[in-house]
Amino acid sequence: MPYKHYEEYNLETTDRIKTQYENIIQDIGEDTSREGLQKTPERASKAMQFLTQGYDLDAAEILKSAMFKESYNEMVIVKNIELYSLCEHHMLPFFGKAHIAYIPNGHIVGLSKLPRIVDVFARRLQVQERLTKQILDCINDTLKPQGVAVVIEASHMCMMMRGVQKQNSVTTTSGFRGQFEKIETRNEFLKLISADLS
Ligand SMILES: Nc1nc2c(ncn2[C@@H]2O[C@H](COP(=O)(O)OP(=O)(O)OP(=O)(O)O)[C@@H](O)[C@H]2O)c(=O)[nH]1
Ligand SMILES: [Zn+2]
Repeated sequence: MPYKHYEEYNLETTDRIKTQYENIIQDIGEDTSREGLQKTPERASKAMQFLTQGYDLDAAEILKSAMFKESYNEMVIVKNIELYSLCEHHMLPFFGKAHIAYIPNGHIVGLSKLPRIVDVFARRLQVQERLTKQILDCINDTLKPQGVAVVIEASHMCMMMRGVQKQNSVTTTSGFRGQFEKIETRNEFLKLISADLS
């Protein structure tokens, strides 16, 4: 089973990260012995491991585990897949939606596997551009469809809570392979998801 459960964290790693969070909390001027913070280093350690569990998961294996022979040759779209990731520059969250489409080439994939691979790549230190490309390449190389398209729109906390402090900017990234490199196919996909693009 490729998914890690919350209880399965390696004790040594959890303990090491916990000690490091204790130091961080002290260095920002807090008191780690006060009641509300006593368990915080351990919680933060587990939360960080949860948010970066994608390193331990194999997205191609997840797709391969549910590929079915089928002669459907039309576009399949799963849109509005919510995602939460961490920007690799500040380790602050960025979050939003992914829209994925593919045109089968003899095989379809279990629908839930598309959101699952979004999570595999999102739960790492990322930039939105690489996240988009990794999802695209994984589907393209594993399922070998006639075409695949990925659009991600996301808000970056590092641009909202700090830095430039812009609350409403949304970043859109996209990637297209195969049939989606043709303008008509790409436009059909963009039209079908456009109700969700702001
Ligand atoms: N291209 C890209 N940039 C990102 C992403 N997430 C965060 N960034 C940017 O990474 C950049 C890092 O720039 P630096 O100048 O090294 O960092 P900084 O001094 O904290 O920059 P400011 O955020 O402008 O205060 C910033 O412009 C962030 O907005 C992402 O997913 N993709
Ligand atoms: Zn950032």
